[in-house]
Amino acid sequence: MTSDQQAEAGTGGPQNVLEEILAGVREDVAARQEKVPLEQVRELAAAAPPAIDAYAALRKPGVAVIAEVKRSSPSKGAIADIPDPAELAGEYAAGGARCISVLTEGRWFGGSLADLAAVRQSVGIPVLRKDFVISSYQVHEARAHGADLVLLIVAALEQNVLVGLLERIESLGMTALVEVHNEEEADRALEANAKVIGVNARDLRTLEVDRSVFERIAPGLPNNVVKIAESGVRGPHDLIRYASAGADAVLVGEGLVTQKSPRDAVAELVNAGNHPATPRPVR
Ligand SMILES: O=P(O)(O)OC[C@@H](O)[C@@H](O)c1c[nH]c2ccccc12
Repeated sequence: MTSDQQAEAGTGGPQNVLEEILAGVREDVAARQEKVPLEQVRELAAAAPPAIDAYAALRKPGVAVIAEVKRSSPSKGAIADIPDPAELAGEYAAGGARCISVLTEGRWFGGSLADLAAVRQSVGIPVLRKDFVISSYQVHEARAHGADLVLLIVAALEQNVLVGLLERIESLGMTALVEVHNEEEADRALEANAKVIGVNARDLRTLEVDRSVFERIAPGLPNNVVKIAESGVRGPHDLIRYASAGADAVLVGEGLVTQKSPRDAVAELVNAGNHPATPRPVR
């Protein structure tokens, strides 16, 4: 925590990075809803081509690579320019990515819904809306812009809200990727009936990365749950380490956007994930 954040903590302001991000997201959602009312976003979502089955895609053999379009982050600041997210996504898909993750949060990650829509137009594989989803308005927005998967962060949501949003995502034919960072959150994800669980190595409150969190949590998840290791994948050795702990998929941002050839970087990970010596998840 910075001294500013500590000072704020005593005055009822944001207590940590996640809280600070969420405060901005609430403002941004309210502003968008002011312009485009819920009823209209619902109609756009209903008119969108149907969602692709991401759960089925992620259950296919080999460790899946979910490649992320990520310009900046609270921990690193600017990471990559990415003038053309659709082109980057095309490169990821050509390299063998199973899904594309698109950050749509603007203030900290430099993303937008326009990025999501552009990526949707350029690839035929499932696309994840990666954002801080706190209201059903954002779920309809995700569908309207072509998302197949929507991230839900357990640490950001009360249990009843988590359950409601997950049901809303599924009712629109999409898949929820439910993100956890500790055992208690994993229990809440299972309680909410999550079928796809992401274990984030990064603690969104402190921004610290601990790759062993996946190894602690994954063995306790049932076999029918798709297990995704998120954050901190620098190359094939990290993928293999996560696969040994039972990962069905890895979600990679910085380790790809900073490469000269994101397509080759994805292909290298995909090859490692398909290698006969790489452990297979038990099902
Ligand atoms: O750039 P990395 O370390 O490969 O991480 C990607 C992804 O896991 C990370 O962007 C992420 C995981 N969960 C999030 C929630 C919100 C925003 C971002 C994230």
